[in-house]
Amino acid sequence: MTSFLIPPCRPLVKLPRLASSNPYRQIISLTEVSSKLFQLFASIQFIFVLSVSWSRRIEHLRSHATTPVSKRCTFIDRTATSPFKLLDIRDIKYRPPGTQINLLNDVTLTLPKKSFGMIFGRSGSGKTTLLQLIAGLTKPTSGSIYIQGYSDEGTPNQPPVLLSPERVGIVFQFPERYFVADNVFDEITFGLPRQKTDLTTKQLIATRLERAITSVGLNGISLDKNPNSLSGGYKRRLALAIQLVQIPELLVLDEPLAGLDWKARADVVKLLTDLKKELTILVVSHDLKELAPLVDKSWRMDVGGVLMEERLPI
Ligand SMILES: Nc1ncnc2c1ncn2[C@@H]1O[C@H](COP(=O)(O)OP(=O)(O)OP(=O)(O)O)[C@@H](O)[C@H]1O
Repeated sequence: MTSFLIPPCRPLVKLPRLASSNPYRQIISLTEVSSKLFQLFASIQFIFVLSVSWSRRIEHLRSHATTPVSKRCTFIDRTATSPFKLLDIRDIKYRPPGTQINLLNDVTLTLPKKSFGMIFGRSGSGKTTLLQLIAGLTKPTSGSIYIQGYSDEGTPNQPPVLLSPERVGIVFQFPERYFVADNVFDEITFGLPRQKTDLTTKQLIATRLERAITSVGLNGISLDKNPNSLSGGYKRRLALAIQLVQIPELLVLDEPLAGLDWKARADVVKLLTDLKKELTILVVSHDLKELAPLVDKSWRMDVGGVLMEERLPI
C-alpha cells in the first residue's frame, strides 16, 4: 500500500544534461518539483492509513488475547509463511527444432514468492536453456510454466495462470556484453516506450526508473557515464536496473558472479540479498558457497536435462 502512496523521498538521480533527446530526462526533472508537494500530501495520507491499519491490528490481537501465544504469532507472521507459490513449472520437455534429442526432460519445479532458488549442475546439462524457457525466449516442446496462487490453507485459490514473459526479468551471463547505449541513462531507458504518452504515464515511468536506479545503488554515479567505463560490479548493477525498471515479479539470473573480482562478487551478493526482500529470484550458478546464504530451494540439473531437488553440496 505504501508504495502507491509515497513517492520517492530521496533526491532524484543526478541529471547533468537535461537537454537530451531522451524524453525521460525532462520528465524526471519535472517529477522532482511535483514530487515534493506530492510527498507532503502522501505522507499525511500514509500516516492516516497506517494508524487505521494499526488500530485494526491491535483490535485483532486483543480479540485473540485468550488464544495460545503460538497462534497469535501465526497471525502476525502469516504473510511471511504464506504458502502462496509464484512459479510452477510442470513437466517441461524441450527439443530444439530440427534435433532428435531432448535438452530438457520432464522438468518440474515450484518456487514460492519472494524466495531464492538456485539450479546447479554440470556444464552443458541444460540450465541456461531452462532459464530461457522461463523468460519466454523459447517455447517448451511440451509442458507449461504457470503462476499458481494458493490460499493460506494450502489449496489452489484460482486456476493456474500461464507465466507471461513480461513478468520475468532475465540477466544473461556477462550481461555487459549486450550493452547498447553510450551512457547509463539511455541504457536503462532503452526498452521503455518512446512514443507520446500522457504525463501520468511518464511520471509513473520516471518513478519506476528512479526506484530501479536507487535499488541497485546506481544513484551515486553520473548517469552520463559510458556503461563500458563502469567497474565490473557496477556493470552488473546496471544490468539488474535494466530489468528492474520493468517491474518483474520473477528475476532469473545466469551466473551472476561470473567474471567478477572478489569485491564485486561480494557487492552483487549483498545486492541480491536486498532484492530478495522484494522479488522471487531464480539463479543458475557454479558459485555455490557464495550464494548459499541466500538459497531457499536448490536443484541439481543432470546431463540430459533432468532436474532433481537437492541440497547444495557444500
Ligand atoms: N538450439 C540448440 N540446438 C542444439 N543444441 C543446443 C541448442 N541450445 C543449446 N544446445 C546445447 O544444449 C546443451 C545445454 O546447454 P545450456 O547452455 O543450457 O547448458 P548449461 O547447463 O547452462 O551449461 P553451462 O553451465 O556451461 O552454462 C549444450 O550442450 C548446448 O550446446
